[in-house]
Amino acid sequence: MSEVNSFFKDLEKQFANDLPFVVYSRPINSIIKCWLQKDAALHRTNLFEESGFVFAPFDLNDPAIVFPQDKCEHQILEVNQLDVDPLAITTFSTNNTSRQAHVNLVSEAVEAINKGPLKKVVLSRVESRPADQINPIETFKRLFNTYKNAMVYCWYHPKVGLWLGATPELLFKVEGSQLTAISLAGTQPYKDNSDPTWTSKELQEQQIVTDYIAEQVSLYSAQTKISETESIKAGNLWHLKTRVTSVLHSTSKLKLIIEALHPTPAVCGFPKQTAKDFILSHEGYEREFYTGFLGELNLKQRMNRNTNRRNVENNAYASVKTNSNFYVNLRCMQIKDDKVLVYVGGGITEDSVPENEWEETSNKAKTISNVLR
Ligand SMILES: C=C(O[C@@H]1C=C(C(=O)O)C=C[C@H]1O)C(=O)O
Repeated sequence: MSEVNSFFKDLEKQFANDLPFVVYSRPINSIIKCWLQKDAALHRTNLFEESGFVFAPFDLNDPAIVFPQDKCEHQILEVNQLDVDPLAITTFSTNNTSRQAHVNLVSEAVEAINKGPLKKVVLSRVESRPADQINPIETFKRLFNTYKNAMVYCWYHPKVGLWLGATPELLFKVEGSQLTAISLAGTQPYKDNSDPTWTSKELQEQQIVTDYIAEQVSLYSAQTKISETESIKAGNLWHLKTRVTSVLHSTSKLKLIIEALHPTPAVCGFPKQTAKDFILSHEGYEREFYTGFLGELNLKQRMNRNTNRRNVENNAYASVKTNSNFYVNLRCMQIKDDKVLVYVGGGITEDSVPENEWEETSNKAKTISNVLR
């Protein structure tokens, strides 16, 4: 059996046995990894100190789930493109009730922003579609083939649920003492090869995110650098992106950095607690893991200081680097009972036009639902 076939056979077997797994590929990367947990136990993390793969909700008052490294079998596959079955053509109709509800929700938010102190709030909704005949592992393969600069994944735990996504947004990564965070906001549809022109509303919305990240990061690190802002393409959309890099103080705990950065104004708003309260009291549904984060937690990387093999005693000085990388769970869906739930949102500021915000969420829904057709 080919390497590709046996990788996916093991994954299918894990799913058929109703055991937890995650399969994923990080952006601009031809490596697919999977973690197969050996039993169905549910491991929660609160301190983010274990090594494993973490899947955390939007609201960290709810538990984050971890697949501990020592309780999993790992596999790695290097491949550029995967064979998939052709898609059946189906069309999804727009639901006018949800359109009106979203428009009303955005109008309420604009009103609240005008009164202050709320400056930005990210409002979302969930689209529900019939899920018959969806094979999640085949859907993962399509995501992998389609979204090369996203973190694509399929995550399953029998006691939690089944989630898939293709997120363009790194929350942050830590490589030894190096911290990198990304500010991603502003959305425009991608139109035949032309570059986007950003309005002051979009630039301001993204600046709020960058300022917040830089300020939070500087509490735990030094030498913070902020890159130029660039336009990046994510599926059928453009976003504004800025990179914030920094050197962590040796005493900075990962949990504190997580609490400082998550949820960022890119998916929650600003000021953070006011925006979060508005979301929890107005959105009218549970985000669960949408706009939470997922990724590799405290993986140890052995660094040999001297690569000269003859110099054996130098290997005693080999150091171990601890790496984590977390992606914001966006452009994602949950398969629940006989339904696919697609989660989409957008940032609201004082200049937001409710109808346009509906369009933006509809465009975002296409990114993920394209692979279901
Ligand atoms: C909230 C979402 O996306 C976020 C909101 C954006 C915006 O408001 O323009 C852009 C990228 C993401 O940070 C989503 O895709 O559901």
